[in-house]
Amino acid sequence: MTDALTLSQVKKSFGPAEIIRGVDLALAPGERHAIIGPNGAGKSTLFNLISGRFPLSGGQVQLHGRKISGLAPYEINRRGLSRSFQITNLFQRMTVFENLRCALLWARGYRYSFWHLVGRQAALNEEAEQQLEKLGLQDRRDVPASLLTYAEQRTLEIGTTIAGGADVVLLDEPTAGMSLTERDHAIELIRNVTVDKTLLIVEHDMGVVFDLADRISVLVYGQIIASDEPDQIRGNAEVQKAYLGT
Ligand SMILES: Nc1ncnc2c1ncn2[C@@H]1O[C@H](COP(=O)(O)OP(=O)(O)OP(=O)(O)O)[C@@H](O)[C@H]1O
Repeated sequence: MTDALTLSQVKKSFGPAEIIRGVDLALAPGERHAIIGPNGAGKSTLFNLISGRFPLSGGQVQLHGRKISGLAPYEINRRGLSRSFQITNLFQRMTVFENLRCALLWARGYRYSFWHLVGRQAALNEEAEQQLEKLGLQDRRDVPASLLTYAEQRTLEIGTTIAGGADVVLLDEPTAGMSLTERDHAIELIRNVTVDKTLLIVEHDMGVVFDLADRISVLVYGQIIASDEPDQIRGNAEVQKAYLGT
């Protein structure tokens, strides 16, 4: 079976500093994969390379066996890869419903096609309502994003990331700053909304990582030092030395 996402010898330098130093990674369709590693290891940079935000200095990224490195972020998005950001990336003055609708519009590529859009209004609204329900934010439907609690904002952020129907989803620290209860709720939500999708997640919270991931890769100084199932990672001496023990 073709991998959903394949990184082959991916490299990135900023000036003389080599930040990502030859990363190989393959995610099977439906896999939930977490990347962990100390601060500054290059996790966010890796996400920026996969999603097309930064050009690669070397290597290649493939989505379902087709090369995506070199494409613009929106083109990669249209091919079915969507990412969230560490900081919330919502339209603060728009309501929850409008934010979801906007994410759907963007993903469908209707943004410049007004007449096309008019014909699709009903379907679009229906889809946004469904997303709203999936996220459990029905009660907050008409509330501007700026007035949501922090955890609700992060939930909506996950919603706008998956709304377009991307089948490969990258989440960057989705539970950062949440309380324990909010975090447990977020894990459950992520599990539910990524059924049948391939998930790559960067997360500092080991509880989330070990709870959610089928496989874990450990990134240290721009290199993956181990990639395995959670129990294997937990027992890996090199990983403990480099990261978990600290
Ligand atoms: N645009 C840039 N220009 C120069 N250096 C950068 C740039 N972006 C990131 N870096 C450097 O690359 C290294 C890796 O940063 P990155 O943010 O990817 O790490 P990270 O693993 O996501 O860290 P954290 O866990 O703290 O979020 C850091 O040393 C950072 O200073």
